[in-house]
Amino acid sequence: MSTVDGSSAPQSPAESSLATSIFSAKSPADSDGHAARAAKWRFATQVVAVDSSDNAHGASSVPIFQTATFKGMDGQYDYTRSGNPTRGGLESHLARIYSAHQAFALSTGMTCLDVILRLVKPGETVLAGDDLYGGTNRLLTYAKSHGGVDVRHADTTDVAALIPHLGKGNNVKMVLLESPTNPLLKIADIQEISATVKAAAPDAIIVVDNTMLSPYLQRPLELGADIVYDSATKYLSGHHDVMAGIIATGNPQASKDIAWLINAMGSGLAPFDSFLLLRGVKTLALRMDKQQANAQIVANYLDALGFKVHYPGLKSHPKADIHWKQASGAGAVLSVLTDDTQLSERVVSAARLWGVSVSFGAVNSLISMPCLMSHASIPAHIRAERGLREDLIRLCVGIEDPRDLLDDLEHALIVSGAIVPNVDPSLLPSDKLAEVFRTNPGQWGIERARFFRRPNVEALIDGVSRGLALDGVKTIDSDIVVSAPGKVILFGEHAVVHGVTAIATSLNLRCYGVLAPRTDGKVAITAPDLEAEHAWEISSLPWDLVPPREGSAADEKLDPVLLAALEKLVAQDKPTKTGASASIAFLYLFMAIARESTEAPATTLTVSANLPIGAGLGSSAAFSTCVASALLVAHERVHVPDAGSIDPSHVDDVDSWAFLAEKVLHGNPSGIDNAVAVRGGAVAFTRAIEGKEGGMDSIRGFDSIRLLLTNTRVPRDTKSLVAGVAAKRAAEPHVVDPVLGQIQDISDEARGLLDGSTKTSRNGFVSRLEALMRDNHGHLRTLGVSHPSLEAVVNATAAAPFNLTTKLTGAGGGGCAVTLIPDTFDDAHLESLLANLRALGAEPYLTTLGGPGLGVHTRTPSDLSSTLVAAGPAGLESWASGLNAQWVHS
Ligand SMILES: Nc1ncnc2c1ncn2[C@@H]1O[C@H](COP(=O)(O)OP(=O)(O)O)[C@@H](O)[C@H]1O
Ligand SMILES: C[C@@](O)(CCOP(=O)(O)O)CC(=O)O
Repeated sequence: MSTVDGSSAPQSPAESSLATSIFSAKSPADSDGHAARAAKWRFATQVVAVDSSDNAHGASSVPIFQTATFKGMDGQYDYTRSGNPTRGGLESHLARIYSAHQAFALSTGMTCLDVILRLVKPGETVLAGDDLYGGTNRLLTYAKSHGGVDVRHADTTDVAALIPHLGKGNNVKMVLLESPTNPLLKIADIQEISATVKAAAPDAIIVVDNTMLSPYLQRPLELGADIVYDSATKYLSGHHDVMAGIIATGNPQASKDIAWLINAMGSGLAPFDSFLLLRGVKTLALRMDKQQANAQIVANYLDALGFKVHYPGLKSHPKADIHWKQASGAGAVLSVLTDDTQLSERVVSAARLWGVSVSFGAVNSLISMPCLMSHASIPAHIRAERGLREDLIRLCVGIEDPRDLLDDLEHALIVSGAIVPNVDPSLLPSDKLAEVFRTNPGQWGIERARFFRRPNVEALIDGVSRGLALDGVKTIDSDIVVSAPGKVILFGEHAVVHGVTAIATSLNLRCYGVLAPRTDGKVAITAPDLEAEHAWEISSLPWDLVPPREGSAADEKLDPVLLAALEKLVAQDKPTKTGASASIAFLYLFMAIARESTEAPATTLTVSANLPIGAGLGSSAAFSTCVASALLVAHERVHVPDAGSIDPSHVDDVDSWAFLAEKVLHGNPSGIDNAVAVRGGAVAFTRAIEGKEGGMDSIRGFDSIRLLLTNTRVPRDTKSLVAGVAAKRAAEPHVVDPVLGQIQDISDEARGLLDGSTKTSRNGFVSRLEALMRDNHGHLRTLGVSHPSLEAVVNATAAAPFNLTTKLTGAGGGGCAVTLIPDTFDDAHLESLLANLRALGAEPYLTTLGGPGLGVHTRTPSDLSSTLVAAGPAGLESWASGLNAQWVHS
C-alpha cells in the first residue's frame, strides 16, 4: 500500500517507498493482454486503441474518476495525488505510444521540467541547448540562482561543442535538448549526443523536450535518451483546451525517481484534465498528418517567396538529413524572417485566420513573434547572442484548408508590405493552379508564391529610417502620369442639365496629375493650385460604407452615406472649401474604385493645372478625369498601350468615374464637362433625362474661329448656380421651359453651322454664330446666372470700335466669358480691347479650341510629383512635353 504522508521525506528519490505505489501499480493493460496486442500495431492504430478495461461497468472510454480519495486500506489507489484510475489509464496509454518504461501525466510541460530538474543536486551541471523555449530558459535560470545548479548552454546542433563540457570535472548530471529547437527549428542529433554523453559522462542523463514533434514523429527514448517530456498542451491534446505535461522514462531508475517526485510534489494531472488529454491524444496521428502537410505547403510558399524559412521539411534545411534519420515527419511549426521587425509585427497583426497566440500544436493555426511572446522572458541581449532575431515570426500550422491558410497569410503579407504582386506572363491560370493543388499541394504552395515577390526591402527600411510608419498596404510600382483638358461651352450650358443639347470643345489648357507610390499605408492628395495637402491612413477610411458594385463602370448615383462620412473625415483637417471638395472627390473615387482597403494602393496624387479654377473652363472635369484615370490605371483597369490610343471601353470607364467625381463636386452636373475632358475635340452633348435618350456626337472638322476667353476673376460655385436654375425652373416653369426650348434651337443651329451641314459663307458662318451667342447669353441672363462682371465684359467688347459679341461660358455667376473674334478683326483693336479688359480687372487670352482628351504617359518615370509642383501652372506645358512626349490619348 502506498502512503501519502510525506512527513518523513526520504533523503533521495531512489530511497522512496512512495514511488513504488505508482511505479509498481498493476497496469490495467496487463489484465486483458491489450499491451501485448498493441505492441504489434502501428502508431496510428496504437494511439486510438486506448485500453479502458480498468472499470467495473465496461465503459468503452476511460471514465473520469473525479475523486480525491479512495476507500479502503489495500486498494490500488488511495489518494489522487499518488494515483488515479483516469490518470493511470492515460499514463499507461502514453507509455505505450512513447515506447517508454513508464509515462507520467503532470499539470503542465513546465511542471515536467521542474520535476526533472529536481534530479540535479546543487553543484551538479545541466548542459542545455542554446535555442530553447523561453519558459525552459527561465526555469533553468532559477535552478542556477536558487538551486546552485551550474547551468551551461551550448549549441546542441554541433556534438563537438558539447564535448568540452563533458569532462569529469564538469560534473554534468543532465544534458537537456530540444530537436527541432523552438523557435529556430535547429536539429540536434539525439542518437549521437546520447552516445557521446554516455561515453564521456556515464552518470549524466539525457533529457529531451519532444514537444515540437510529439511521439508520433519522434521517440527519443528509442534514440538513447533517458527521459523525454512533452508539453501535452500542444500536439498530444491538440485543442488548446487543456494544460498538461508528460514525462516518459526510458529505464526503471528514471521511472522510480520521477514517480517519487511527482507524488511528493503533487504535480500529477487532475482526473478531468487526464480525461481530456486521453480523448485528444487518440487523434494525434490524424491531426499531425494534416498539420504537417499544411506546414509543408506554407513553408514551400514562404521559401519560394524568398524569405528565410526554418523548417526541417525544406531540403535547404542545413540538418535535414539528421532530422529525417531520427524523425518521421517535419512537424507543423516553422519560423520565418522578414528582415524587418516592424514589418513582422504588421504581418502578425494583419493575420485573421491565423490566431495571434502563444503556444502551438492545436488544430487551429497560430502566428506569433517569439521575441515578443513565447521567448520574451529571455533577455534581449541573450536572444541576440543565441541568434534569435527580433523579426522572427513563428507559424504553428493547423488542420484548416491550406487554401484559406495561404489566402490569409498572403493577405497579411500584402497589407503589411512584405510582398507585392508579381507581373509575370508565365503565371499559371487559375484552373491550372487548382489542378496543381489537387495533384501536388506542396508544389501548389510554390506555384502560388510566383504571383508575388518581396519588394525592395532596402527601400522599405529606408522608409522606416525616414520616419514613415510603414503601415503599408498595397501600392503601385512607379508613378502614373495623366492629363486632361479643360473645355469651353459654346452653347447650351445650364440648359444641358435639363436635357437640352450643348456644344462644347476642349481647350489647350490642361490639368496634370501624378499618382506616386507611398510606403506608409496612407493615401494623400497634394494640390498646390489650391494650397491643399492632405493625407489619410487607408485603414482608417470608412470602408464598410463603400457600396457594393459590379462591373468596371462607376455607379450612376453617389452614395449619400459614404459622401457624408467623407465630408466629415475631410473636415477634420480644416481644409479650404476647394481643398475639401477636391479631397472628397478624390477619396470617394479612391474608395469606390478599390472597394476594399486591401485593394487600395498607398499613393499620393499630385495635381496641378494651367486652367483657371472655378472660371467655367472645366477645371473640375479635367481634375476629375485625372483622378479617375490615374486610379483606374493603378488598379490595372485601364490598360496603357505603348502607342496608339486608349481602348474605347476603357475611355468610357474613365468617363463614368470622372462623372461620379463631378457629381461629388457639382451635385447634379450634366456630364458634358467630363465628356469633353475625357474625349477631347468638340462634342454635341445631350444628357439622357426623364426617359429622353441622351447622346454625344463628335463635331469634326469645324472651321477654326478665333476666340477670346476672358476670366472675370470673380469666383463662383457651379453647384449652387446649377441648383439655382433648377429652383427657378421649379418655381417658374412658364419662364424657364420656353427658354430651354429656345436654347435647344440655338444648339441645333450652331451644330449645323459647325459641322458644315448648314452651308454658308465664311462671313455668314461667323455672323450667324455671333447672333446665336448673343441670344444664348440673353437666355442665360434670364436664367439668372449672369453677373455684373460678365456684363462688364459683354459691354466692353460690344463697345465701338470693337462691336464684338460675348457670352458667358460655363456656370456663370462670374467665371469666364467667350468672345468671338471675326477673321477681319483689326490686330490693333485687339490689343486695345485686351488692355480695356485688363483695366476691368479681368484676364483675357486668345485660345485654340479642340485638342486631345485624356492623356496617360506610357513610361513609368518616377519622382515626378515634385517636378510637377516645381513647374507651376505656367511651366506645366513644357513639363509635360519634357516627358519625352510618350503620351497616349483617348
Ligand atoms: N488644379 C486643381 N487642383 C485640385 N483640384 C482642382 C483643380 N482644378 C479643379 N479642381 C477641383 O474642381 C473644383 C472647381 O470646380 P468648378 O468650380 O466647377 O470649376 P470649373 O468651372 O473650372 O470646373 C475645385 O474646387 C477643386 O475641387
Ligand atoms: C453649368 C453647366 O452646364 C456647365 C459647367 O460649368 P462650369 O464649367 O463648372 O462653369 C453645368 C453642367 O453641365 O453640369
